[in-house]
Amino acid sequence: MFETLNIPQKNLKYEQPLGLFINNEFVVSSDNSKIETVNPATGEKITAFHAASKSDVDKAVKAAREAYETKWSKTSAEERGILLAKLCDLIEQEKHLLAAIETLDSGKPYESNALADLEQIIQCTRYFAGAADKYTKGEMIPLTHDKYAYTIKSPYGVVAQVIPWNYPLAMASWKIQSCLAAGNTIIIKPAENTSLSLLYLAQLFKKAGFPAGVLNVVPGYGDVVGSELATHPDVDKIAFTGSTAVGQKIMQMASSTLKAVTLECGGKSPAVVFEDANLDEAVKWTAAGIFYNSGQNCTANSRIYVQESVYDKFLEKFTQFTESEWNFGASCDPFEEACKVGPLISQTQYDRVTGFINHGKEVEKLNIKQMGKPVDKGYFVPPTIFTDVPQTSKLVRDEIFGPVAIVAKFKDYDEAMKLSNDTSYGLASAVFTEDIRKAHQFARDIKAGTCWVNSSNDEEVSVPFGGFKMSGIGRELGQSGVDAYVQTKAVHMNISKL
Ligand SMILES: NC(=O)C1=CN([C@@H]2O[C@H](COP(=O)(O)OP(=O)(O)OC[C@H]3O[C@@H](n4cnc5c(N)ncnc54)[C@H](O)[C@@H]3O)[C@@H](O)[C@H]2O)C=CC1
Ligand code: BAL
Repeated sequence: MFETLNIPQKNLKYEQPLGLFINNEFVVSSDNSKIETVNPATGEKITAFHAASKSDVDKAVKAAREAYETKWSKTSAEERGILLAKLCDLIEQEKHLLAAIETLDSGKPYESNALADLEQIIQCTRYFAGAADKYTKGEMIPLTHDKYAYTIKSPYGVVAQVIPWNYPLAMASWKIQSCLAAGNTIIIKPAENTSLSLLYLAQLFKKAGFPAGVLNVVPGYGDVVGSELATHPDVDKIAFTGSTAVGQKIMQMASSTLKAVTLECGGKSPAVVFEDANLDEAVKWTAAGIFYNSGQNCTANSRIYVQESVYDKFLEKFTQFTESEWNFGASCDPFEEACKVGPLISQTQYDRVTGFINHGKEVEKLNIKQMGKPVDKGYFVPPTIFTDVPQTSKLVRDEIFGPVAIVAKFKDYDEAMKLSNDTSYGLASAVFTEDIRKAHQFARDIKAGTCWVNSSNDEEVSVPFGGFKMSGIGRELGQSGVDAYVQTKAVHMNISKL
C-alpha cells in the first residue's frame, strides 16, 4: 500500500501511499486495477497507484454518509475550525515534501511554483479554519409583532469533488477546506496524472484528528469515478474544476438526481494594455500571466491586446523579458531554481499544445517567436509568442492551456472591450492603465468573474473566484467558498397565542 520513493534533487526519501483513502485507511481497489504515473520532466514512470472502481466509489460514499450522519453533522463549527487549524500546522511542517511530490508528479518548478502553491494552500487552510464559525451563521428576520423567521445555513451533507492536474494540491485545498468548514463530508477524485500529493496529504487529515469517513480520496479515471460521483443518488452536491466539455457532462449527469453543482471551467482571458500604462509593469505581469505554470492555468491571460500607439514598444519589451526571465533553466530540471517554465503535464497535453502552435505557424501563417531549444526528454514546450493575431484565429478562440501568448492591437477603449468580450468564456481579465476612471470602466464592462487592475493572476484566498458564461457556475474562496457548500433553511416562528 506504500512505496518508498526517492527525490534525489531534494535529498528526500519518503513513503508514498498508493491505495484509495476510505474511512481514514488506505485500501486496495476492488478490481486491483492501477494507474501508472510518470514524471513529466523525463517521461519516466514514478509508480502506480490503485484506481477506484464504481463499487469503490459506492463504499466511499457510504463512508462519507455514515460519517456525516453520526459524527460530522454533530461536530460544532468551532471544532471544525480547530481541526482545520491543526491540519494547517501539519501542512506547514511538511510543505517542502509536499512541494517536492508536486514537482515530481506534475513537473511544476519547485522553487517558483510548487512552493508558492504550498504557501497559498497554507493561507487557504488558515482562512477556512477561521471561516468555519463565522460564515456559517444564519440570520434573524423580524416580521410582525407575533412572527419572526430565522435562517440556518445547513451543509449539503455528502459532497463529491473532481479536480484537475494543473494545481493538484491547491485545487484540492480550495475545495476540501471550504467544504469541511461548512460542515460537509467529502469524496474527492484527483486527476489520474497527479494523484500522489493528495494521497500523501490525506494522511495529514487523519493525523489532525478528522473522524474516519469525513474525507475520502478515490483516485481513478474520470469516466468511471467522476461519472459515478456525478450520478450517485446519495451524493448531495458535486464541485468540479477542469475543462468546459467535462463540466457540461457533469451538469448533465448531476441532473438525474438534481444535485447542486459548482463548476470552474475553461478560460480565454484578455489582458488589455492601454497606451498610458506603465509598460514595464504590464510586460512583467502579462508574461507571468501566460507563462507561469507553463500556461496551464484556467485564468491565463492568453489574449494580450495592446493599444496601437505602444504596440511595437510593448512587443519588443515583452519578447526581451520572456527571453531573459521565462525559460527551462540550463538542465531542464524543475527542481533547479533556474527552471521557471516546466514541462506540460502529459504527452496528450504536449501534442495538443504543439498542435495549436503548428496550426498557427503552418495553417494560419502567423508571426511566431519561440524561445529556447527543443528538449529531448519530457514534455517541455518553449514559451511562444504569436503577434498580430486576427480575432478570427483558432488561437484566439480556443483555450490552448500552454505557454503560448497571443498578442494583437486595438485602437481605442470601445474596440478593446469589444475584442475582450468576444469569447464564450468569462473567467478572468486584466487591464493596465494609469487612468483610474478607465480602470473602473473596464472592470464594470468586462464580462468576467475576475478583473485585475495593473496585475494579473494574483489570486487571493479571501476573494471570490469563478467564471461568467462558459467558464463556470458558482464561486470558490472567500466567504463565497463557504456559501458554495451550504443551503439555506428558513424557520418561521409564530409566537401568537389564541
Ligand atoms: N479549468 C482548469 O483549471 C482546467 C482546464 N483544463 C482544460 O481541459 C483541457 C483538457 O484537459 P483534461 O485533462 O482532458 O481535462 P478534464 O476536464 O478531462 O479533467 C479534469 C478532471 O475531470 C475528470 N474527468 C474527465 N472526464 C470525466 C467525466 N466524464 N466525468 C467526470 N469527471 C471526468 C478527470 O479525471 C480530471 O479529474 C486542457 O487542455 C484545458 O484546456 C484542464 C485542466 C484544468
Ligand atoms: N489559477 C488557479 C485556478 C486554475 O488555474 O485552475
